[in-house]
Amino acid sequence: MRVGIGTDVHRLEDGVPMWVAGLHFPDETAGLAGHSDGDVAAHAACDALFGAAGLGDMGSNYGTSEPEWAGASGVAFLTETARRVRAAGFEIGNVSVQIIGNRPRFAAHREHAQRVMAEALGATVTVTATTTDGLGLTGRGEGVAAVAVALLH
Ligand SMILES: Nc1ccn([C@@H]2O[C@H](COP(=O)(O)O)[C@@H](O)[C@H]2O)c(=O)n1
Ligand SMILES: C[C@@]1(CO)OP(=O)(O)OP(=O)(O)OC[C@H]1O
Repeated sequence: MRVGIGTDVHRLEDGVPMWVAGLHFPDETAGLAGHSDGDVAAHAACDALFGAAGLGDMGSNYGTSEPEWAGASGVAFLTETARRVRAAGFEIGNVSVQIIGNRPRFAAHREHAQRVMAEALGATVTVTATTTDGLGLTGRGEGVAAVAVALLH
């Protein structure tokens, strides 16, 4: 068995659609800026999977110079990452992701996000969320972060 860890942070920007953990939050006035849709939870999960497999990381697999990944969804990255990890000979045990930020409030969306991410990966995904009690870049509302671990066998 092999484990991997992934972390991602994206900046909050007014007028950008908010996508996190494969879900769109249409009521949010600010979203996550990035080359892709900025889905920190999906990106952290992909980095955890790549790290566990020894296949590099998000940046080495999906460079920002590659136009096909411009605006790409978290689900697209999860689907392709699972394909690459399996092609390297691994099975995905499970992935656990924690979103760190004030918004979106996530509790009511947990089950839906877990389903969407699990379907993309073909493996169990669990999602938790926490604030940082108003401290740091997430507490000040400058961005949203996520941390993930993945187990492969
Ligand atoms: N974006 C978030 C952040 C937190 N939650 C839920 O609130 C609980 C308490 O958060 P603390 O930061 O005070 O520990 C947390 O356990 C989550 O259930 C959330 O839904 N969305
Ligand atoms: C996803 C990629 C590629 O589109 O770019 P971003 O959306 O900016 O995301 P980030 O987590 O900063 O970097 C990883 C890149 O591979």
